[in-house]
Amino acid sequence: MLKITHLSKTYKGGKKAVDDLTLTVESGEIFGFIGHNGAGKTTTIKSVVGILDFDRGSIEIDGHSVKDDPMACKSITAYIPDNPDLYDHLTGIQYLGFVGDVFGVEGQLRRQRIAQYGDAFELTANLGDPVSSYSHGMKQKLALISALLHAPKLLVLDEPFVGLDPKASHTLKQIMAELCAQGSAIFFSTHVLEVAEKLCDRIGIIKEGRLVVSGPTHEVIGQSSLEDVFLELIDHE
Ligand SMILES: Nc1ncnc2c1ncn2[C@@H]1O[C@H](COP(=O)(O)OP(=O)(O)OP(=O)(O)O)[C@@H](O)[C@H]1O
Repeated sequence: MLKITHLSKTYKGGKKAVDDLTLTVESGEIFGFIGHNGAGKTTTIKSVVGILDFDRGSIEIDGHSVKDDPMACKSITAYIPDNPDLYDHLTGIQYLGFVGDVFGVEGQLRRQRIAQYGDAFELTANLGDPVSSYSHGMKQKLALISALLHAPKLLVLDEPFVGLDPKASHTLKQIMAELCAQGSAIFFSTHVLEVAEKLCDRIGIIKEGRLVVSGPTHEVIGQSSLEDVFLELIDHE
């Protein structure tokens, strides 16, 4: 579903943020992308979702090139940044209506999904309120509901668990598993290694722009824990 091949990105000023990175995420898989601050996770994610141009390599989503066929990629992808910027002047339901229109989600299905995910994230009662009145966590929940509205084939999340309360985190984990069981793929970054260890089918560890480890979670961890593997790699490699 997601194929990143030899991706490299150098920012103006000369910082090489991603260096020859290759990875794939298959349908039905949850891929956890781990790395210390400044390792290159967000740069990779922004390249995948088409909001950051890259210098070398290729990215394909469901066989479509992100550079050559961006609309085909975007129509089947949902992306939530680490700090979602929503339209404050809209109400929650107006925002979801707007996103539903952009992705062409028809009325009945739209209502059903808004009810399903609104209830799951306990936001239904607040959907009539302006987004400007939402707390940080409520905005995150609204962003998540909007991302799920068109049942994306690829869900890309940057630090999705930061700011969510324990119940919402649990709900999100359940929904991620359900989405994958239905054949979608999920690519997400996190610093919460316990979550990654339990939730992910595959793990990739990025250090200074290079993917230093990638594979099935049980192979990456072995007899150890993800925290031990991560600290070992970050300190010694
Ligand atoms: N717009 C930019 N211009 C110049 N350098 C940048 C820019 N954005 C990021 N960088 C640099 O690129 C490197 C990778 O940054 P990136 O945001 O991808 O890291 P990250 O792994 O997502 O970090 P974090 O966990 O802190 O969010 C860092 O050294 C950062 O300073």
